[in-house]
Amino acid sequence: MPLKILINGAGIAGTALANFLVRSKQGHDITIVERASKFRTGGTQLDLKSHGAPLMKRLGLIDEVRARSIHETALTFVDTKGREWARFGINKAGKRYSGVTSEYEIMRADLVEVLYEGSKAIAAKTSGQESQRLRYLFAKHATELTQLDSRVKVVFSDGSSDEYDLVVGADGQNSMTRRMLWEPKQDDNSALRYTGYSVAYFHLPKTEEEIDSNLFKNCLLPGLKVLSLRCAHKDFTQAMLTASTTEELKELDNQPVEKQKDLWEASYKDFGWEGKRVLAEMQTTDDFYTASVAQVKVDTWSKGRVVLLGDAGYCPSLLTGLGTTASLVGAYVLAGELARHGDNVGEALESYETVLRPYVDKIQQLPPMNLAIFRSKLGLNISYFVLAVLSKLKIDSLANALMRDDKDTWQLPEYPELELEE
Ligand SMILES: Cc1cc2nc3c(=O)[nH]c(=O)nc-3n(C[C@H](O)[C@H](O)[C@H](O)COP(=O)(O)OP(=O)(O)OC[C@H]3O[C@@H](n4cnc5c(N)ncnc54)[C@H](O)[C@@H]3O)c2cc1C
Repeated sequence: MPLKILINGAGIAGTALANFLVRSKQGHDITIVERASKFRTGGTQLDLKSHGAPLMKRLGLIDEVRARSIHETALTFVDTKGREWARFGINKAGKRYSGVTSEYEIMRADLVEVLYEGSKAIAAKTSGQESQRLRYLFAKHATELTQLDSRVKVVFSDGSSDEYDLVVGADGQNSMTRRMLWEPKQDDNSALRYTGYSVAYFHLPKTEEEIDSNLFKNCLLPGLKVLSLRCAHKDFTQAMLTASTTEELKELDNQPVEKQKDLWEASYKDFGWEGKRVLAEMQTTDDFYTASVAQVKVDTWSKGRVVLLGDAGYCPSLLTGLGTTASLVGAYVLAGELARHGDNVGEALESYETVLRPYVDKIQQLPPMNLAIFRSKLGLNISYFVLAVLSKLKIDSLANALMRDDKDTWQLPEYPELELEE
């Protein structure tokens, strides 16, 4: 029987779930509400690791991803005077380095657009089936969730209300869905486990030198500050600021954007290298994204007819580089279990958790990096020296060790109940 489903959040997880649900033979009625007034364009490039690319292929969207992919050729380390100490990735065969960058690197906004267009196209194809409907509603979010026997009553920000067979919280790391039902007090956000790092991402106009550059340049300062410039996008350079979270930066998530920018400016004002240019551009950019890097851990991903998906339920954190892939995998398993269990939504949600939990437990293991060495000036000097030696010897193991990929340790289940491409 078709289900009436509400998805909170049109990020990666929400749009991916819409794609899998419209491919279910059940012909669900799907509404996605997004709090922002349009798709959010902020963020840097994301990559599809392990199961991510095969799932996009099964949705028939891998060619679109490939067409929009960004091709970096090397990872470099420079000092505050701009002198390059190490470069990983350029070799005689002209092959790229592996590790931090993957075959499928795509801007977050492009990936959301590919998923959005994909879901609309499939829904249009199947619109002959009366119950198969999909709608995206922007500038709207749920403000109240009340569990009824086998439904959920939802009150929305515009005062309207409706009832659904299933509500999916795909509303990101600071999920309101989770805070409404999982946290004792909504302001607690007690499911967040902070890693001690904060990040800010935005775009800059390219300089002359960056126009033909495909480099991912990094400059490190004591105190775990890293300023990175990724130059491979043809239209702009991406700036990434990382810092060890100070008392002020802890407040980031709850501040207006202007205040967030000021906090970053204060933290980076004496950086050197490209710092001045980057901070000046940050003040005028309108695609600023900042976050305290955290993992989300909750004991159970569903309560009654409400279920969490993606970062809302099991954010692995930016440090793992696996948040996007985890959202795709989670969306696939949730849609697959719903299709498999038909009318029995309770069993489907239990099975979603049983199948996915071992995968999430693996990807939430943070990389075994002891970053303490980067805190002092001496430690940092030693690190630059080691990087220079590794680079001279053409040893790329550093880049490969930084990001993990769990394809071989957990297999994707098969769901013939979903009509996917081979
Ligand atoms: C603007 C932006 C930029 C990002 N940039 C990067 C990046 O550069 N690198 C990186 O690794 N990760 C980035 N992330 C996080 C990354 O997208 C996620 O970690 C990952 O893809 C999992 O996706 P998700 O859909 O679970 O969460 P998200 O991608 O965070 O999507 C959640 C969506 O829900 C919406 N939302 C929030 N609250 C509500 C609500 N109450 N009701 C309805 N909708 C709501 C948000 O506007 C957003 O569209 C970014 C996220 C955002 C929102």
